[in-house]
Amino acid sequence: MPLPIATVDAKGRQAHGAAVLAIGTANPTSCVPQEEYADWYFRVTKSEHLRELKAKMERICQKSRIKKRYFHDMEDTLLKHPELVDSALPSLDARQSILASTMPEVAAAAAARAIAEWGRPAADIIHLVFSTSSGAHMPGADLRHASLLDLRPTVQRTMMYMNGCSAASAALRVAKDIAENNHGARVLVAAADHTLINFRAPHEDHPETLIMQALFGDSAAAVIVGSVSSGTGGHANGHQMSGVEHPLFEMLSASQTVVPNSEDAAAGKLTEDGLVFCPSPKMPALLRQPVEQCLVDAVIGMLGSGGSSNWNDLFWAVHPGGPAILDSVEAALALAPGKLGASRHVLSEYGNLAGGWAPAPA
Ligand SMILES: CC(C)(COP(=O)(O)OP(=O)(O)OC[C@H]1O[C@@H](n2cnc3c(N)ncnc32)[C@H](O)[C@@H]1OP(=O)(O)O)[C@@H](O)C(=O)NCCC(=O)NCCSC(=O)CC(=O)O
Repeated sequence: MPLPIATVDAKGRQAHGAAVLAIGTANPTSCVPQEEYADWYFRVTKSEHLRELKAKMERICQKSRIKKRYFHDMEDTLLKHPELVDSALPSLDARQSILASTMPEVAAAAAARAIAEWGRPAADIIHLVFSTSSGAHMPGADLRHASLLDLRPTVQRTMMYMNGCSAASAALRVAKDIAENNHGARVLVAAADHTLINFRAPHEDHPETLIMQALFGDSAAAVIVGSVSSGTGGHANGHQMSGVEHPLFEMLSASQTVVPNSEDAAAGKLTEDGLVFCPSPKMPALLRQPVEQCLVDAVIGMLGSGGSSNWNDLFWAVHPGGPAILDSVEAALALAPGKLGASRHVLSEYGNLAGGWAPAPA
């Protein structure tokens, strides 16, 4: 793939493309095997009398192609906060106050791993981009995160809320712009989501609740982004990169598009009962037809019209929204078996991590 061409910024300095310099991930320690999830979920929500719904939950879990997921310690939390499973009681305050501490802690654990891999001190981070759909505060999870990591008080914080499963991609897009337009900047990107924001008991009138509880898990991912000069892998904005820094992935281009008539397909509402999210059953089919044209447009924006036309030439990290989503992308692009290996591995080992995921080696 061609490398980006260096340009000159307003001050006459060489401006260069951004790169990912390190990646870290973290999960809470409580792990539930997927084959035990239906039993666990109907027991802790005191819903074992809903036999048909439980059987449906077992079918969804079996078809999820997930082996296990990690969660904040829910049993203890549910004992202290029965309002989390009783939809007659408002529960947003409880969800918010628990997430205010637990979610930034997992994000900080992911970031500490990224910083260790990066090799430079946390104080060298100039910008922080934090993204989540799990709670909203002022000041937000970004400030708690900065404090846990001992970032400099002048760290430039950008907080992004409610971007759903595109949260990590959106945060990387913002980080790329920051790194390419701020001389020598090093940007810490952190994205985290916890299912506590939408955990609730099953209900006959809300089948989407079963999908949410069966697929999603808790996690955080963090990335360090900085600018490197084209092709050398050894310079940062015209300066020699610190010897410890190693670009892992160049960020050639970042773009976003909306599939026509899909506005209601992945819609969420923040309510007194937490985040109510309804993934449409049509979502896997809805993306199948337009996905290739979306990618053609993105690749032309990146490489010009001479880009590759064989999607199997590329490395893929598709958000593991569910097995039907991955199957749709694979079929639409005629990808060879194994090309979505990183995404299928994350889905199998952790579940759908909403905004807080990073690809892991297959
Ligand atoms: C849920 C699945 C694992 C089920 O597997 P299969 O499709 O093989 O099996 P299936 O069709 O028999 O479905 C099993 C049961 O689940 C029900 N079912 C399936 N999808 C549903 C949905 N979206 N809402 C409510 N019910 C649903 C079916 O009717 C069926 O019920 P019955 O057995 O009674 O007939 C899969 O369909 C899948 O991966 N779906 C995509 C999930 C998704 O939308 N993920 C994206 C989340 S949003 C996201 O990631 C982005 C974001 O947040 O921004």
